[in-house]
Amino acid sequence: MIEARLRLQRRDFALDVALSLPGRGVTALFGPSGCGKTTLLRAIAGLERAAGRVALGDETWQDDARGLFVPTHRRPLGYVIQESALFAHLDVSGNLAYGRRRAGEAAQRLALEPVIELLGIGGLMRRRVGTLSGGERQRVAIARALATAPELLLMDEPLAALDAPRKAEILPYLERLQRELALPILYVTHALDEVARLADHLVLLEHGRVQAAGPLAELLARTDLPALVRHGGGAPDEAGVVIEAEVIERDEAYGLVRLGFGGGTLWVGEGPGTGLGQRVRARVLARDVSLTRQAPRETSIINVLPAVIEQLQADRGTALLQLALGGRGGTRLLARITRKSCEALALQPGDQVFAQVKGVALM
Ligand SMILES: Nc1ncnc2c1ncn2[C@@H]1O[C@H](COP(=O)(O)OP(=O)(O)OP(=O)(O)O)[C@@H](O)[C@H]1O
Repeated sequence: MIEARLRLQRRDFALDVALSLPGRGVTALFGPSGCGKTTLLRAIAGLERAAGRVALGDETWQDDARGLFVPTHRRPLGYVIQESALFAHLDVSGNLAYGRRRAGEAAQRLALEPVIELLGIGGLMRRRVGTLSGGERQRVAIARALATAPELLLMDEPLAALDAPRKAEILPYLERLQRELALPILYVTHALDEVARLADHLVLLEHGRVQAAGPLAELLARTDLPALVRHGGGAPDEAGVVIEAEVIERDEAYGLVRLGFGGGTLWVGEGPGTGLGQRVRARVLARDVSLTRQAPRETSIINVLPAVIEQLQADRGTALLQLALGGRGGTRLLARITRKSCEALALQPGDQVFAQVKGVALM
């Protein structure tokens, strides 16, 4: 468990949070520019002097009530930023070794090979850092942070400086960290696709305060969190849920696989990691879900799921509906339809409908 009760006052900004975060998995800190994500991360690291209390498990890093403040270099944490500074005069292996020397005994005992393997940098060890691509540099920066045997990994927009292909190259490594490491990761980003792909938990910040915090799937399924469901004004409509599912059937002839989860199944195109029995994470955007009152006949849409409307939020042009698949308590889905259709069908919470799912992205 990570506990962070922190307050900090700047001229035009106040941070005021009280968080209890899970001691494993990836917790994403998400919110608009200037909401205080970096400030919170730095305050947890002790790089920013906020008032309050910070504890990781039974180790207390800061407790103002007891006059306790462990300086950053004594906290077992790794910190990776957008453009992490590596030592240009050293090769990759020298950079990793430097990080370890700085850290304590635990780091000296840690075998480096698994870290090197995890980030796929074995072939880079003798390279000068100046010759690395942006994506390779970030992998080395993450490896250097892990080489210090941290008990908490803080990542501040680690992909923000990379272009789309570099980002795509490094994301699988971050997924491996999420899956294979026991240590908790706090991950700052303003990219919802990274959140959907990597996070287990989510903290939404707005103006220095926590707007909502909880398990990822639960928060993404809510209709009342503007940071997640806002759209219009040219911003992409990224409202949508993630569903943890298992591959339960394969249709080789058509290149499709069927995902099973509480309350339903979905057919999706096969991809890497879709062998029978494998666990996958699927993202279904609200704009890819349409609704009918009666079971549709002769539709081209392959996924038609019975559902109950649980929540409904309308603005001028559109309505966003939360659905429970297979009845109340089932896996949640969001549907974005026009307000005109919503009124034409007289949709209300409690109604039985059929959700037609056009697109499912495997993350
Ligand atoms: N060193 C500083 N001195 C004064 N104000 C600062 C300082 N650093 C940040 N701020 C202000 O504090 C607020 C929170 O900044 P912070 O960098 O934590 O936000 P953020 O959510 O990480 O934003 P972004 O997504 O743009 O990086 C902002 O209003 C910012 O302008």
